[in-house]
Amino acid sequence: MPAPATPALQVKDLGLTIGGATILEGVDLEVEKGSFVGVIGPNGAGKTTLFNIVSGITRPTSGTVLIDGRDVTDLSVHRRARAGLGRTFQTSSLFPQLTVRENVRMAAQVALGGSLSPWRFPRPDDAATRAAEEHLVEVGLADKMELPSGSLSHGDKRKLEIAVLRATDADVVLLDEPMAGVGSGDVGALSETIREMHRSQGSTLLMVEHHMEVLLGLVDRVAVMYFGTIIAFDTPEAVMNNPTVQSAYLGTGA
Ligand SMILES: Nc1ncnc2c1ncn2[C@@H]1O[C@H](COP(=O)(O)OP(=O)(O)OP(=O)(O)O)[C@@H](O)[C@H]1O
Repeated sequence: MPAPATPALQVKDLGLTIGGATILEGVDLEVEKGSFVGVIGPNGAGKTTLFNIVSGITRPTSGTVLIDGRDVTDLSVHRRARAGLGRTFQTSSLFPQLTVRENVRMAAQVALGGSLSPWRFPRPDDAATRAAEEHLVEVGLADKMELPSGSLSHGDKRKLEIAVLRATDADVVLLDEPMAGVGSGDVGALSETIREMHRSQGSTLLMVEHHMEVLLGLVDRVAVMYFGTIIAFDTPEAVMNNPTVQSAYLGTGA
């Protein structure tokens, strides 16, 4: 029998205590390579804290984080990025004065083995510029490449963040509320962009998103968090029909 494939991401018995308060406790999660996992739960359940621990912003009190089988629990944010982890934030992490193209070009330049230098004058035919332009076409920002990213609408900034993520070529991508603040007219296009990123890049995605309809339409599996623990991890349908989830999270059922 072939050995089971190494999961793209594993968290084992993760715990976080701050000032005597238990924020996370006994969190276990195994995410298969190439899968798309949604993380849901009421406000304050620990979703962002989990993402902060996986991406290295917050150190857990106990437990381990493995990316592609490698223990990264003690690695910095930067070294985890090198190990193949990418992430978006609830608030924008773009460089507002730089153009839309330049924001993506810098990420592409790093992914192609170069340094992170916004000052290097780009040639229009260099590989990073070409890659940036391709990603901007994919997310629907082809006609806005010359604009400063700070001048974009909220929905366009979120599309730009997806283009930046695509350019980093990360294996495991954490999306923290990509639809937050996005107008209803932009939600469909942005979720298509995310679906396409997953399909074409073969990356493993985890997404926290309060927009339940969007989340359930995109993901293969859903992890439900409640008071710092994971109370269910299953297909969207099974999770929605799970009586524990219904009573704990949705406030209905058993
Ligand atoms: N640095 C901190 N110090 C103290 N408490 C914290 C800290 N970070 C998070 N918390 C608490 O931990 C709990 C989980 O917060 P977290 O932001 O992870 O929840 P969440 O599920 O992402 O919520 P939301 O859906 O509102 O974004 C909350 O009660 C929060 O107040």
